[in-house]
Amino acid sequence: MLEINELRKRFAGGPDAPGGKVALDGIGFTVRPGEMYGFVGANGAGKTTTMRIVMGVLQADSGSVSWQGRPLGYDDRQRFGYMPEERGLYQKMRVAEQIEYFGRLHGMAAPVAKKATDDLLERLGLTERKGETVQALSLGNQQRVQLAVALVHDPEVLILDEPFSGLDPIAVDALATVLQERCRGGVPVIFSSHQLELVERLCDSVGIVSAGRMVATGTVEDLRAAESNTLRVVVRDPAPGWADGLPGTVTVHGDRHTLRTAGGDDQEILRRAVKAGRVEHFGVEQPTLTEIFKEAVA
Ligand SMILES: Nc1ncnc2c1ncn2[C@@H]1O[C@H](COP(=O)(O)OP(=O)(O)OP(=O)(O)O)[C@@H](O)[C@H]1O
Repeated sequence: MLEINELRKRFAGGPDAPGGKVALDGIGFTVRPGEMYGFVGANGAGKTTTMRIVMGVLQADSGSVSWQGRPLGYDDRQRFGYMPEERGLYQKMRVAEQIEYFGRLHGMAAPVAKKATDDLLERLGLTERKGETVQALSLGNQQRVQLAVALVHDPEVLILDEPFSGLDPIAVDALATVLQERCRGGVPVIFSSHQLELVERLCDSVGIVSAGRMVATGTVEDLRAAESNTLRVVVRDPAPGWADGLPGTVTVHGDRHTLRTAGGDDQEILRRAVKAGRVEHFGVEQPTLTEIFKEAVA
């Protein structure tokens, strides 16, 4: 289990923040083997700083990170896979050569690194680009190479800073499948993302960070259970003023009126809707991760 406990970090301030900038103010969460953990938060919330501390790129002012019950050390980190926010590839090196090279740096024997590289090239749709230099690739393909570099040595833990940003939908699916496989093999995976539908679809657990603090963490189901469900009613071409006095808000697209409400008498709302026009939809919906996120960081 990867345990992140009460991390605090203040950066030295500039002229506009002479007292320094508090980036992390007690961040903590745990990720179990085989768990996919989505780390979400607004720009500047502290996700990258947290991941950098986990990977030893930055030092926390206080707090700790442990892996399998022991403080995380250099040797452990060598067995982690990390995709940093600042992408770090050798621009003039060829794609396959580069991935193999990183595998070798992690101690893989040459034939093993080559096999793992070929496999990842195939999985991430890069086989046809294997002989090209990184600088000749589009940004999305460079991103795929960066991911292959993080995955090549069969890491024990994966820490990925916005791995899906800039990928086309085919590459998103390919990466999601690779990550799910690694997860099923017992690897804890943490990734940050602003693509909340993707996080909702892929992750077992989610941590929402705001201004350096965890404002929510748990399974998507737990986070949903803490929020109220919404009744959504869609009425086609209703009589004017049909929803006057009903709780909630009405949005209108063409002749389609949608009422959303978290309260009120559902049977009364249904009666009013049926009387007003043709009811196309009447149902209770759970909040999406985007709604949970907005509520948590408000
Ligand atoms: N080296 C640094 N020096 C000073 N301040 C920093 C430094 N690195 C980060 N910060 C500040 O720490 C806070 C957290 O930044 P961080 O990059 O961790 O956020 P983030 O959640 O990853 O954001 P984003 O979604 O935009 O990538 C921000 O206010 C940022 O400006």
